[in-house]
Amino acid sequence: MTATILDGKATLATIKTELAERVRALAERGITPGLGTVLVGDDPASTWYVNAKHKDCAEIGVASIQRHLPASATQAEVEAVIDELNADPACTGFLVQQPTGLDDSAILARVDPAKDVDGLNPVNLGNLVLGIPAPLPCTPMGVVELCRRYDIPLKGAEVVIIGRGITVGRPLGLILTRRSENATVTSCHTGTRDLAAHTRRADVVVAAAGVHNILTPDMVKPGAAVFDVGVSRVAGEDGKSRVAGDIHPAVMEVAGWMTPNPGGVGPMTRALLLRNVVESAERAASA
Ligand SMILES: Nc1nc(=O)c2c([nH]1)NC[C@@H]1CN(c3ccc(C(=O)N[C@@H](CCC(=O)O)C(=O)O)cc3)C=[N+]21
Repeated sequence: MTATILDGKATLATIKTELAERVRALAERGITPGLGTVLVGDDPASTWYVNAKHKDCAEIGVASIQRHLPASATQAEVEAVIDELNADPACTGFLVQQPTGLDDSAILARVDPAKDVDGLNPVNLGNLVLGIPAPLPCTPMGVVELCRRYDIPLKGAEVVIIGRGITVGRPLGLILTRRSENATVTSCHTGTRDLAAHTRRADVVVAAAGVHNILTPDMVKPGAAVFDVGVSRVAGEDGKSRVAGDIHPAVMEVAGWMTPNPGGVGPMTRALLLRNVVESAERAASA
């Protein structure tokens, strides 16, 4: 057997077409959604991600507001930019690209929860715990969206999440245990005694540990759906570094569904960011 590819790139394109329609409807009411990004420093990967997000926005009619601060920027300087974007009516949603090298928790907390298109502000994470509708984190929702579009059953499914980080593992567990998803979730992490014993029982495995090839074929139940959220960099054959994931390529032979990496969860993160941007503008319009 070889797994069905969960094509994040193609799904991003489909979601863009759907969102462009909603942006047109907002334009008829005189509203243009605007995504703000704050980039601190010149890390090449962060620069690429931020540019990709603005390119996505341009394609669907969302305006861009870009703030670039030097690597030497202080916490107070970043917070001043956040205050400015919180107050700017043209900016309907924004994010501060992580990591900044500064106090990222304080940065997330300073963003107006209504403009928090990352869904990582403490108020919005609290709303997720409480079951109150609010913007949801983009990468976890990207995984859920792929399950919906490829008919991967979640109700009653055994889901193993490897990693408990704030941006993926922790919120994904909260999302999948909602009544609307109704999955049974096991959270695995560095304290897990026998990772393979858990993953072998799973219908769905989400690898979000940031450990290259942490999931190997012997750890996967035949037919399971596997999601590779890892973004490590390894040396390629040409000596240049390339993106490499948490899932060993040979898992393809065992799994029922698998995300390529790149081309899987990464583009879905951008798709769900766009959806959060459009939805924050829709909410602001009806407030
Ligand atoms: N405030 C904040 N919000 C974020 O959403 C955020 C962040 N900080 N910091 C860094 C991570 C990482 N992230 C990615 C987005 C898109 C791809 C993506 O589109 N990747 C492509 C290309 C990968 C490549 O070739 O470099 C792919 O997987 O096909 C990957 C990773 C968003 N992040």
